[in-house]
Amino acid sequence: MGNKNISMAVIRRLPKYYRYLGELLEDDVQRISSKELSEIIGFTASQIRQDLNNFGGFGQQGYGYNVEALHAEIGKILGLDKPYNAILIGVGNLGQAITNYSGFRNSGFEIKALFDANPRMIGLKIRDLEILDSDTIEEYIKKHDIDIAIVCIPKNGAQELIDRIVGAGIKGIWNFAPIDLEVPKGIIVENVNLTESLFTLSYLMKETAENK
Ligand SMILES: NC(=O)c1ccc[n+]([C@@H]2O[C@H](COP(=O)([O-])OP(=O)(O)OC[C@H]3O[C@@H](n4cnc5c(N)ncnc54)[C@H](O)[C@@H]3O)[C@@H](O)[C@H]2O)c1
Repeated sequence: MGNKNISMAVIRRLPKYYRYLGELLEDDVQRISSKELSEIIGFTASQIRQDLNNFGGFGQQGYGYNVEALHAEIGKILGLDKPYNAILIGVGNLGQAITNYSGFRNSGFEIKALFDANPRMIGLKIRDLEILDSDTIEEYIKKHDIDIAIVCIPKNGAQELIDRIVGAGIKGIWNFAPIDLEVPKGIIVENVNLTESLFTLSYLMKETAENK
């Protein structure tokens, strides 16, 4: 099924549906109404019906949604029906935390190799992965089937690194460096910025206090 017309706002909500439906599956829940789903997820029931209508007839009047089918379909739309190989670059505080988190692997994203520019880090191991010299990164990408680069280096040097790994064939970048990267068409960058999220928290707290 082509999903070209699904809006980015819906796409941004899909991971949440996928996660909650996964939890329902673990609890052996086989079907659920939009009203019940609304109580769990927090979106309105009409928002849920509207969102899920994008993907065909999963909801049936008086039956609700088939949890397993909907979970599988959303997984397929998100591209989670295949595994991804990743490398992680910059094995500092953040890089180590990401490497140590097992949840990504359980979701089908496997970190295959770690790279750092600091000679004192090279050769050390995090979990079962040895830290490799980032000078060898292009060679590694070309030899292995790597889909995603997880970028955990500082802003300085990040664009140069991106140019190198994109040149070597990386198609997706999960970027934690606080910089707007420039990439050629067809290369996907997903930025993660915890500080921006913290600023949103600050705003919402301020608003709540002012409206008391
Ligand atoms: N986006 C977020 O939410 C978020 C959260 C925390 C930190 N950060 C950012 O992530 C970056 C890393 O933070 P940290 O606390 O892990 O820093 P850190 O100093 O502990 O680690 C950075 C690591 O990157 C390596 N490195 C630097 N330049 C490199 C290069 N060109 N190639 C390969 N390796 C290189 C360093 O040797 C070091 O090991 C910083 O830019 C920080 O601002 C972002």
